[in-house]
Amino acid sequence: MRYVSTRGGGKPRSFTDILLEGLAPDGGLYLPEEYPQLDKRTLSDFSKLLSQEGYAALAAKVLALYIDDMDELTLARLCEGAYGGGKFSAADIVPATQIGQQMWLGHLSYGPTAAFKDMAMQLLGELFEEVLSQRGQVLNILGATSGDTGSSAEYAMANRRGIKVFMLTPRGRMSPFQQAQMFSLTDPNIFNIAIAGVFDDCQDIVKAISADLEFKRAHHIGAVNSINWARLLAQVVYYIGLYLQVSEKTGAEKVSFCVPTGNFGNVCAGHIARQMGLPIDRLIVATNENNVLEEFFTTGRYRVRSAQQTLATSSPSMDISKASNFERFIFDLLGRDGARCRELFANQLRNSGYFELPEAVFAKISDFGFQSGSSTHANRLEQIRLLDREGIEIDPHTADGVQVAKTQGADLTSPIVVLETALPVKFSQTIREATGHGPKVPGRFADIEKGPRRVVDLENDPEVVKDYLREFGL
Ligand SMILES: Cc1ncc(COP(=O)(O)O)c(C=O)c1O
Ligand SMILES: N[C@@H](CCOP(=O)(O)O)C(=O)O
Repeated sequence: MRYVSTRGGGKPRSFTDILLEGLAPDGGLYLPEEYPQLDKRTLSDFSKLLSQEGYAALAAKVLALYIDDMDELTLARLCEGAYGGGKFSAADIVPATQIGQQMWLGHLSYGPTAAFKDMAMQLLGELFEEVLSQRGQVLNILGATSGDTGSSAEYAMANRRGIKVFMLTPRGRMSPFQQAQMFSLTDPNIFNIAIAGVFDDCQDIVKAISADLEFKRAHHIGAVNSINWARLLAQVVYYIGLYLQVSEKTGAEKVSFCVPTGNFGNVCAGHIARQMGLPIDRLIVATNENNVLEEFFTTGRYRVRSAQQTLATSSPSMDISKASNFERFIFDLLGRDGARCRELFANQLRNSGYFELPEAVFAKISDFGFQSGSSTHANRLEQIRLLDREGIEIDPHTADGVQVAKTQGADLTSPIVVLETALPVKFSQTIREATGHGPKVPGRFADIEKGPRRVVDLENDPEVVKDYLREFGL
């Protein structure tokens, strides 16, 4: 399988060549030349594999559809390293539980940092170490986080050979737990950087530095954000795993997913699974008050917002107004026309801050199964409270998904799986506000907020971050 840029530049490249990079040299994002197709027989084989050999075995098989420059035994070993060994607190890794007549929770947050990001990041840690040691290379990972990607990447990469992590965080915007989870790490290869700005500013710095190809090569800069194709590939696996579980338990041929959305990474993996032929009915994009994507899916107008217009909400990890992976979907929507995609993202969006799709193109969105809604703070509190009364704890991001599944899913006949994207322990203040009591605290997190803090403040300026990388990078 070869990979192409959404902006049409460069030659198709292999998986291990794009693994360490993130953005393509032309500023686009990588996607496979084509999506391998899942027929009924393959799904039935996958179902047997999942029940007999477990999630790691399923992951290795799905990865093998996309990776032809690593052998299947190696992929199996890396997937076992990522999902085996008790790293996840649920034996079946992504269990599905029923929370309503038609509604299910897909539990994605049983990994080391209690957020769905672990599903991909644990695998990335294994893949990076393997490819770096084969090639005798080192990597300075430069990432941006709104709260969960950062800790997940740092837990996955801490103490790995030949890797340093430089993680940009929006100063003061993350929950106290999220800050403590990252800033209390003392591993010498981890560097936390607080930027005066929002997540989009941090992500812009990452993209600006990645666009300086000379600097990127000279300083071995790599990416762990979902601009990195491998993040999405790892996430495709759990759509398949959850589909198999829920269709088997309900007898439904098609299943819908409702996905709390910020950077469009999680739901983009759902889009890819659907393009592979996984029988997904609807993909419901659930946003918070920062509802740029809801606006797009209801009007065809994509209008990014400034840092000042990006609200601080009670689902802080989704306080994002420029969703990186959205470009991947638009590329597919435009029939994979890289030149048009470049025109929209590199010119029109950059120059005017928005683009609007012609009606004929917008009309095609329903072929892709997308619909969208948003939640307010009050909605999220209500959903947390309602489920708490039944003994089910959810975090504010998952609550956004539950709210939107209720409003958008009312007319659907397929079961809806709401993706649980974090555990409530990360957002105790909101849980307390909703229920009057704090969330369950897994033992490993008991004293996390009492630890030391290791973080430096840097200006919101790519040049300042480059200087920091020159000084501390490998
Ligand atoms: C807890 C949580 N929920 C939802 C999201 C949204 O996911 P995505 O950015 O993949 O859309 C994020 C991060 O963005 C997150 O950390
Ligand atoms: N919510 C994320 C934002 C980063 O997005 P990603 O898609 O690159 O992981 C976070 O928690 O940091």
